[in-house]
Amino acid sequence: MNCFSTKAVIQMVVRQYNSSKKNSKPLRNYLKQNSRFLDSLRVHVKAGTGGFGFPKYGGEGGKGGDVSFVATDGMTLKDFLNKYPRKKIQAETGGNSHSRRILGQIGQDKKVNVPIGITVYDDKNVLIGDLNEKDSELIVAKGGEGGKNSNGYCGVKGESRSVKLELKLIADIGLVGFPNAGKSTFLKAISNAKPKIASYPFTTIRPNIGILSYEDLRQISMADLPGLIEGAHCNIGMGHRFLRHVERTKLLLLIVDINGFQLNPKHKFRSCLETIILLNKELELYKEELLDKPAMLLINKMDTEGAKEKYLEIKDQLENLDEALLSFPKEIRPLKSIKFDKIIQISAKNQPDDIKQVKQIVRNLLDINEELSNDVECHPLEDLKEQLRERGPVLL
Ligand SMILES: Nc1nc2c(ncn2[C@@H]2O[C@H](COP(=O)(O)OP(=O)(O)OP(=O)(O)O)[C@@H](O)[C@H]2O)c(=O)[nH]1
Repeated sequence: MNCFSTKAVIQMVVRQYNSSKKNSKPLRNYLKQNSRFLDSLRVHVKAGTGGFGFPKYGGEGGKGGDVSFVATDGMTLKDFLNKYPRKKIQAETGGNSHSRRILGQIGQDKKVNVPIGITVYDDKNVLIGDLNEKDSELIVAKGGEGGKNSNGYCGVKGESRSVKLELKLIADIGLVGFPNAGKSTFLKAISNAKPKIASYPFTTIRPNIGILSYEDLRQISMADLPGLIEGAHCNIGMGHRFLRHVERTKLLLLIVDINGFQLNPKHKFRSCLETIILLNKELELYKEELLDKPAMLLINKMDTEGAKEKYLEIKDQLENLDEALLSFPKEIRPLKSIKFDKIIQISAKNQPDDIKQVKQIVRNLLDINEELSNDVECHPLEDLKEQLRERGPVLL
């Protein structure tokens, strides 16, 4: 029986991994740019060890610092990763007791900002706790007791473990559009939701959630996120109050009226293309990262008179939104254009076949993006090294 060196085994497994990747179906490139949204992350947390006691004077070492997560408004998992790229968080060790300081200094706690809506699990997927309220705090690794008589004056080790942060999603899909675009009508047609529908803006004043059910029992949730209007970033209308929900969805579904939109006679009329650009800008002004999310565009009310002609007029610009943006005035132009994985024309009110098609496409998009984000999070060599460490040397 041969015993291979660890290096040789790693090389062999990496070769197998690479060749299995070669045989798998190549992923569509145009989607890659949108696969950067993070909704779960594993990190290592290590609390501080307690300081040594001082037996001669019965002195006690300081307690080690705790590691805790604090739910923070406006924080994303990507911000978290930028701050802790090595995914390792450590609190301070407690100070030792000595002749000039009988009670050792307490180790400083490490408080780490995380997004609101995070659930934390340990390495066996057991729930540690939820952080749903702003400023709520959860200790994820407890600092060790300082050394004293009862523990032989040796500081106790701080907890050290791997934890998983999972961003709780309000829904898989977030439906975003200006008032009257047909969000409620669309949600009602595609899901089991029963939202109010009216031909005046702001029928929806809180998110409605519908469930899309498929024949194979798969279920996908969709939230109608209401009340976004031009100037929301200046707190006009309901401002950005509802956009925070968008952060907690996997796929953005923008919906616009092919005939454009005018909030009231005091506001400017905006064409369909302008509403798309304005939605893009409002999302960007709220949080640029939202533009990295997978997104799809629905051009609604295609059953209305002159809709086909209006669509043909803007088709090319829609397909090259980056360039099209340049011809719009600065005040409505976003810095970066949203990349749509799909643009579909529908009639939410009158065309059940359109709805069926969208239902299938959103499912496919969610699946493809899930596959891509698994790819992005995967560090093959590191993972394989870790697996080898766990299994020990392989005997062949
Ligand atoms: N012709 C036509 N009318 C539609 C279509 N979809 C929606 N409508 C109408 O447009 C109006 C607004 O629809 P809603 O579904 O309430 O729009 P909304 O985007 O939910 O509006 P808010 O609740 O204000 O955000 C209603 O009168 C709908 O009947 C469509 O595909 N074709």
